[in-house]
Amino acid sequence: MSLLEAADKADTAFDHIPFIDLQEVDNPDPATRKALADAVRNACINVGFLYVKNHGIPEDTINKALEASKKFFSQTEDKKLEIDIRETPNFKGYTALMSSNNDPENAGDMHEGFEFGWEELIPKEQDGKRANDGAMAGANVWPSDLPRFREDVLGYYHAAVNLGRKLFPLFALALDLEANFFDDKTKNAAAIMRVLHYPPQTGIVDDRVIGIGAHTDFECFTILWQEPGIQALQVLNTEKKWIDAPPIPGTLVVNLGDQLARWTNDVFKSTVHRAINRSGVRRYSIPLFFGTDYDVRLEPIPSCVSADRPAKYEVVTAGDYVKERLKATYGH
Ligand SMILES: O=C(O)CCC(=O)C(=O)O
Ligand SMILES: [Fe+2]
Repeated sequence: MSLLEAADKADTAFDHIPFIDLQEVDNPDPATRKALADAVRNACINVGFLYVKNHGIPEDTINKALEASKKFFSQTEDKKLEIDIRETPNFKGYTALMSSNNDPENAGDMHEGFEFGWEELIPKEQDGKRANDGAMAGANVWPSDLPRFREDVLGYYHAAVNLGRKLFPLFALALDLEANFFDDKTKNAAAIMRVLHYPPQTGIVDDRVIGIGAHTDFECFTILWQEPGIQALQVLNTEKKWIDAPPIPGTLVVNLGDQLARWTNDVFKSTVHRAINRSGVRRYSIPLFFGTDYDVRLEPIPSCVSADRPAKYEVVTAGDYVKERLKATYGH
């Protein structure tokens, strides 16, 4: 079945999220690559969310980032606000509870976060002068009293970026493109990571104040680690039913964002999701949002446009798109 035929027959009333096993992701055998790309294509056309197993990020790397986040959030509010996201260029630093809002219908998001972008683990001289940062240029800011924090969260960041670099060729193959289609569009790792803390919401929960309001992500895809044992994330299908996406040991969630929907003229879905922490205990999660370089224009891939499926989106650069969405979310 051709890509557009498959897209026309999409079954988006899903009731579960598919698994993709990345064990063979580096295997060059064409039949193995094709089988993997076909599975990815189905997930992207029908659901826009998938679980990846054998993702290659060591437990130890995850645990270090988690422990660093716990320490960060346990600081006083005044301390955290020393690196207030509202005081930095281009959305780096700390977001307080209720100061972001992902769903315009809601009053605010019941989570706090810390946000940063690409940086070498060992700083090089040219850091801060990266080419093509355009609309999103701006150095990271780090907490002053937590010496290991930067190294521990950047350790996870680099591992997740490496995983993302293996996913781009799979998405390309799933779109019947050459595996290297995204290589010249992802030279700079336009990837933003957030560590998130959701306090428990008990008693009567105001539906307009939940962990993170219903939204789509902005970049090509998100690699999401969720704290084990706590159900919070939900994904909306086209029957308007919320499907639980619980943490599953040994897996990460990968969901598509608006940039891939734009690249593919909605052949691949950027699916609405939200998180509500009614578990009674605090919850942590770590999304990494990986987009195309900020100066790259989000032009629809020709095989995703036809007379029956004309181009749906105005062409903008990836950086302008992300920046507009971040402005709307953080209100500044
Ligand atoms: O915490 C989660 O499970 C989801 C977070 C999320 O959707 C986001 O940060 O965009
Ligand atoms: Fe999200």
